[in-house]
Amino acid sequence: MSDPVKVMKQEVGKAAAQRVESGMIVGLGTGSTTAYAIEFIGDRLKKGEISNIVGVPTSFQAEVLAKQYGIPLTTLDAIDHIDVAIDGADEVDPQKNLIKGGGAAHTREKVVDYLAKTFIVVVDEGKLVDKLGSTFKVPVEVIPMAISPVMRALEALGGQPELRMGIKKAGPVVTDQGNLVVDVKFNDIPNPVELEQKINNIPGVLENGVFVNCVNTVLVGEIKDGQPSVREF
Ligand SMILES: O=C(CO)[C@H](O)[C@H](O)COP(=O)(O)O
Repeated sequence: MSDPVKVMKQEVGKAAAQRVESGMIVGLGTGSTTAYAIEFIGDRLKKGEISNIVGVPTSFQAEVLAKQYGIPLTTLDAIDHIDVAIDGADEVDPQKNLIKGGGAAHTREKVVDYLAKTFIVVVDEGKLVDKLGSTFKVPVEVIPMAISPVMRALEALGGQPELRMGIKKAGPVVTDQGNLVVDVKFNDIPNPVELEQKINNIPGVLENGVFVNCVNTVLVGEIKDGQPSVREF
């Protein structure tokens, strides 16, 4: 089998694309797993299996992919609901709480995913954790002029903040909104609901990557006995 993680991502992306029905307004998430879902939604449109769908992108990446795969796009100003959102995650706990923002898109993702009547998360099995924060830092989007006081406030919350730096770009990562991202290591996140609120209460923070009480379905790509499969919870 070629790269097993890639295979799991493809399978779970395909399974999510099957949940899209004709006429739906679809939130299009960000990341390598969702990219497969966008590709398969485009395939289904091309084959005529579904029609009359419109996408709401959560990032520049999602917008580019949707255009590439022929999915018509709209904006939140032109619609009053989203039927289903499909998005990836960096960690998923047993209560379906998430850490997102590995692609620095968590602010727009939270707007779109929380608006959806049904929010489907697509992950490979490596993203499942018993407790949030065990493998991934919490991404926080910060307006640039507030970076120093926000870093201090995040330390006061018990975190170890680190400014996210670009790869193949000198200097920090800049979000689609022109802001900075701070990744915060928390040794323990006993209460994700409380942490999400406390971080967002810091002046200068736009949004953080803790997503709570918003997921309907998690689709998990797995490899069992050498065969890829998709489990749902
Ligand atoms: O939150 C995200 C982007 O901000 C992504 O959904 C998350 O990082 C998962 O990405 P991938 O599917 O590439 O592992």
